[in-house]
Parts: sequence; structure tokens; C-alpha cells
Amino acid sequence: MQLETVKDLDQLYTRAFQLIEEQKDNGAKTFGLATGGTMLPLYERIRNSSIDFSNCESVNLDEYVGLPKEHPESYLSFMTQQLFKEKPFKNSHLPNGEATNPEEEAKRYEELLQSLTLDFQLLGVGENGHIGFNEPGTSFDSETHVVDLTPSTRTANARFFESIDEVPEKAITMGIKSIMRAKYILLIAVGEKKRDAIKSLIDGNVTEEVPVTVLNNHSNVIVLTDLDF
Ligand SMILES: N[C@@H]1[C@@H](O)[C@H](O)[C@@H](COP(=O)(O)O)O[C@@H]1O
Repeated sequence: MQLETVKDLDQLYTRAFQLIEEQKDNGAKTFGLATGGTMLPLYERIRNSSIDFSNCESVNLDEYVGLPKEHPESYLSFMTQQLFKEKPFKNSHLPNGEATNPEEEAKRYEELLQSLTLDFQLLGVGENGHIGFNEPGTSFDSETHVVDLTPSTRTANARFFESIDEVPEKAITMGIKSIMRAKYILLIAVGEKKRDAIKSLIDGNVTEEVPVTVLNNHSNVIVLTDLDF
């Protein structure tokens, strides 16, 4: 794992953009994308650049279950607004959170992922160390599945909704194993709230209790953060 601390956020996102561009120039065709506040300045950078993804595919990590696609906080809406509208990919895939049978949908999404080669995966991290929506305790062998969101994750994400009651209770997420198949992973962690999660990652004690620590088992990970350790 390569850790890069960049104090200045403007420089941090410039570096993140540069790493994505480098991957694309090196032939990456399938990009795993992430949502969350951390990604907003990065997507803005991409929107304002001349990078062209029209020959690439994207797959997103996760989607809320039961939130209408057109809800502004669905991850499909987030991605459309922040990226796809201005920077379309040849195909963009997200789990369908409105599927009548979410378990079947998770299976379909996993099969789709396995039919692609995930060249690159962008990751944020939850305050409790979750990646995608793989909450603490998720098996490292997990593939795409339906999850019950923890109270701490629902509380953290409540800032995007009118009230916590509106935050969905379930989501479909790529599993830890699905994420670990990516050839190259870029994790971005900004702000003190992410300190405990990144500290656990750096300490190297790999445990399912802190999902992000699994990245110690991957040979091609870069962690970009504004935190000093
Ligand atoms: N499912 C997403 C994660 O993929 C993301 O990493 C996390 C952190 O979000 P933020 O960047 O807003 O802190 O939020 C959500 O739970």
C-alpha cells in the first residue's frame, strides 16, 4: 500500500485526477466509481477536464434499496448529476435499487461484474471503516449482496436527506471480494472523521471488524489523504 499525504485539498484532488488520467492512458477500460461527499471535488475536476470516457465502462459500488431512481439522493442521480451528464461512459452500471427482488438484483450485478475486468476502483471510506456499503463484520469473501445499513452509517448519511427517517435502511453493495478483484485501487480519505479508519488500515491489523483493513491484502493500492500520521 502506498500512502500519500497531501495537506492542501486542491492539490489532493489534482493528484487524484492525475492518477485516474494515468490509468486511462495506460489502457484502463472499466472504472469502478464511488459516491459520497469526498468524491464531489474530484468529479468536478473531471467534468472540467478534457478526459474522454466514451470508450470506457463504469460500475458503481452501491445503491440504496427502495429509493426511487429519480430521488436526488439515489446514487444513480448523484452519478448522473456529478459526472455522467457531462462525461458519459459507453455504459454505466449501478445496482437497481428499485428491483422487486433485491437479492436477485445483487446476483445479476455480481455476474455483470464478473463479466468485466475491473481495471480501476475508486473508494471512499465510512467513519466506521466501511467500503462500498460493506459494514463492519462483513466477510472478506462477500460478493455483491443486500445489506442492512448500520445506525452509524445512516446517521452519517442523514446530512444528505431531510431527516434520518428518510435514509434507506438497506442497500445493494459490491462485496469485499468483488472490490478486491480490481487491478488498481485508489482510496481517498479526507478529514478527521476518517482518522480512525485510516489509522487501522495503516496499522496493518487486517480484520473484518474494520473492512477497509482488507486493502492490506491487495498489491496495488494508493491511499490519498490530508491526514498526518
Ligand atoms: N456508500 C458510500 C461509501 O462508498 C462512501 O465511501 C461513504 C463515505 O462518504 P463521504 O465521502 O460522504 O464521507 O459514504 C457512503 O456510505
